[in-house]
Amino acid sequence: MEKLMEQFLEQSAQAEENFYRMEEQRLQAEDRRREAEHARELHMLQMLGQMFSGLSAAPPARAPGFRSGSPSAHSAAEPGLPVFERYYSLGSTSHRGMDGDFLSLIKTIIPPLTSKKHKGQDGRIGIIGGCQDYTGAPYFAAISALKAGADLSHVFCTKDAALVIKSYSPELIVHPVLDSPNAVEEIEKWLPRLHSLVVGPGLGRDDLLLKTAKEVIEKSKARDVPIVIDADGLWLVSQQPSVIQGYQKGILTPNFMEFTRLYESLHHEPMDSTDHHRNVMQLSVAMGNLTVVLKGEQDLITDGSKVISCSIAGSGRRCGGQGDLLSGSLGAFAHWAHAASVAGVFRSMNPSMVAAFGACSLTRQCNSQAFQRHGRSTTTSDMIQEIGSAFKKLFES
Ligand SMILES: NC(=O)C1=CN([C@@H]2O[C@H](COP(=O)(O)OP(=O)(O)OC[C@H]3O[C@@H](n4cnc5c(N)ncnc54)[C@H](OP(=O)(O)O)[C@@H]3O)[C@@H](O)[C@H]2O)[C@@H](O)CC1
Ligand SMILES: Nc1ncnc2c1ncn2[C@@H]1O[C@H](COP(=O)(O)OP(=O)(O)OP(=O)(O)O)[C@@H](O)[C@H]1O
Repeated sequence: MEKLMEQFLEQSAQAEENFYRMEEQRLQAEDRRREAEHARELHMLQMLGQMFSGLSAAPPARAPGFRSGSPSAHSAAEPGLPVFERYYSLGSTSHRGMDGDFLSLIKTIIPPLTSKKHKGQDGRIGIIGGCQDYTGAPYFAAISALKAGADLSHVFCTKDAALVIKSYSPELIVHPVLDSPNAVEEIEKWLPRLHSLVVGPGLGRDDLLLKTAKEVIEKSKARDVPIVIDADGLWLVSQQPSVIQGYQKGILTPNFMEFTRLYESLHHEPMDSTDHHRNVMQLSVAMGNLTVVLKGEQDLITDGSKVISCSIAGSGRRCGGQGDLLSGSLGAFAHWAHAASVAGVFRSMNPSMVAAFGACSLTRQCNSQAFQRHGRSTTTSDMIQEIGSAFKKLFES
């Protein structure tokens, strides 16, 4: 009897496993089909835009932000497609007026809200972070991805952080797995469903958690998803740069302190802080042309070939958590930018740079709007309340 029972349990476990495997395959196929449909829609919209601009008075009108393109840029793009010029090179300074041009480019990557899509298509974002000390940071990042327009946000945190994070918001899907013995396996199950990953907000520096984060990064690279690394994730990178070095869909978002740590770890010498443009370029190159966002009075964004700067007015208020808003929303922008790039919406800009500019602008605009309402008492939660209207003002007007 016992043997029969054992056999029965084994068979039902096997059947359950088969069911989940098939279900996962079905969902993946469905995702691929819908993503291809979405890409086709974007392409159609792009062609319609060109047809309309062709109908207007000569010289042919183009969307603001698109230039006819330098010869070198043309050679990289299909004839007739709009080309975004490369504005900056090593040592060049940025111009405030250019912000508008980049904002126009970002408008083209934002997925249209149509009734043809299903839940999940506009982004399923994973956040790796959240431990006993830090529950706010992963919440800020995850809710910011949602409020920017992603459909689902998953937080992978430690057991003792999970209940706390869940209690902040019913919108988040919270997995209390980060400190479990089979953490990597548990997270890996979800990776096929995620469009991008944000590693670091509130992760802490416990060796075991960092080891798990490292393995999850490795698995995600194999799946070719955009990976944003922030906060304690950057601590991990400064200890072991090879974890993300050379991965073209990797984006690092250091504050000045984190940047200095990374720079000195890669270059083995103290950083001379008189030329931020040069330093940020050098770090990107040393990391294998990863996109690096050095946050500060101006946000400097580079992939090692040019530096763009986001200087949209924020405010003087520097409450903690603003970087989490940035990295979480960047998770969503990175998915959209890479999808738009695959669909041929733009050619001559690195999608990660476009995404980074989007997230920096949004964060700074939220800061400005929240400060207008709350002044000195502005907190990151107040900024998050502004995401909807800031997004509309920047990208939908
Ligand atoms: N509510 C929450 O749960 C939040 C949790 N968070 C989480 O906390 C974790 C640790 O992150 P972290 O940024 O505090 O750590 P770390 O890099 O060691 O910096 C520590 C020291 O560096 C300095 N410093 C910082 N910026 C600088 C600058 N621009 N320029 C110059 N110096 C600068 C400054 O030093 P000080 O001025 O005190 O000398 C600062 O005290 C991480 O998981 C993160 O996600 C946050 O997201 C916030 C909201
Ligand atoms: N001096 C400044 N002036 C204007 N904006 C700034 C300034 N410093 C930072 N910011 C903006 O604040 C946002 C977050 O940068 P910050 O340096 O606070 O990140 P962080 O320290 O990583 O944040 P967190 O508290 O989430 O860890 C960025 O969008 C950046 O543009």
